[in-house]
Amino acid sequence: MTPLVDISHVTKRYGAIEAVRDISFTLEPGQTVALVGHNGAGKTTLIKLMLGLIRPTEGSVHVLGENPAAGGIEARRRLGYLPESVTFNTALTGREVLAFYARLKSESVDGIRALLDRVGLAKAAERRIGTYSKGMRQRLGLAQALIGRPRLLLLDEPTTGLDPGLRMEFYDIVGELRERGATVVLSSHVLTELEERTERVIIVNRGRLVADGTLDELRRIAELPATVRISVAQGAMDKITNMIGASTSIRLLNGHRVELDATREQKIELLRRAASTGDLIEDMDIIPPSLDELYAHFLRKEAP
Ligand SMILES: Nc1ncnc2c1ncn2[C@@H]1O[C@H](COP(=O)(O)OP(=O)(O)OP(=O)(O)O)[C@@H](O)[C@H]1O
Repeated sequence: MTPLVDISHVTKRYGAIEAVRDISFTLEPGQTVALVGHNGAGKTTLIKLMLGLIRPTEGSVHVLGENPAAGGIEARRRLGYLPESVTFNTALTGREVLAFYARLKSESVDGIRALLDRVGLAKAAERRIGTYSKGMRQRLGLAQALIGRPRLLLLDEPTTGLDPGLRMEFYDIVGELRERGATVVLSSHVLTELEERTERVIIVNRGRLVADGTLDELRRIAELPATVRISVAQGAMDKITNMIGASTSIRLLNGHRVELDATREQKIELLRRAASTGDLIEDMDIIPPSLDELYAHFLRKEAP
């Protein structure tokens, strides 16, 4: 099957600056992908390459089987884009802005009401953008990106300026799109909120791709220890710390809870031993490394 996006050995230079260096990846239909990296890592450049707003200096970009920079209107209609800093003409109303973008995409304006409703702006449809809050503008930006049921949605720092409630609503909409088979690329710095909502993570650093995989794959590659938390029965702390052994340092959280870091082998050995302690262990949580920790790990590996 042809991938939805095929980026092959792409380099993008601006004079002496290499914004993207020899990056390759493909995206499949229905994937939600986090594009993660520090400021200036190359995330926006990659998004602009997929949109066809800029051309690669070297390598090739194909979206829906076509070169997006060749400018076919059909291919563009299938793309939705929410830029990092979204700005609209403040004299227009929300409905007028969406009508404008619908016409640009040669889409009918009939679906605008439903879109405004979906992003919680139905009541503000006839108000001028100048009176909108930052969160409302961001939601209007999302509605604009959703015009025409895009097959590829590129969202650059989409939750900036949204309060926690709106962020959740935003991710609900992203979930619906995925169920419809759309591919969603989210670039963000807020790693904790991406963790549970994306199945694949692409980490870029100084223009290079440094990691690409599911969270589980990245965890396997990184070989970072998991955190194990054990709740110990009254009076059994000594027995349990002896059972854990001296190979890993134990942190006492309070009188009946301990925490330790464990590699995959240590974790399995610990579970085996824990099973034979009867009811001395009341509870046990195994917390895998977070996306934050994985990100820091891959960047450390890259450091000169
Ligand atoms: N039009 C341009 N002219 C010159 N340099 C550029 C241009 N666009 C981007 N760059 C440079 O390319 C590099 C990558 O920029 P890019 O905007 O892709 O990063 P980013 O990961 O999106 O960063 P941020 O998180 O800050 O938005 C940076 O060093 C940036 O200064």
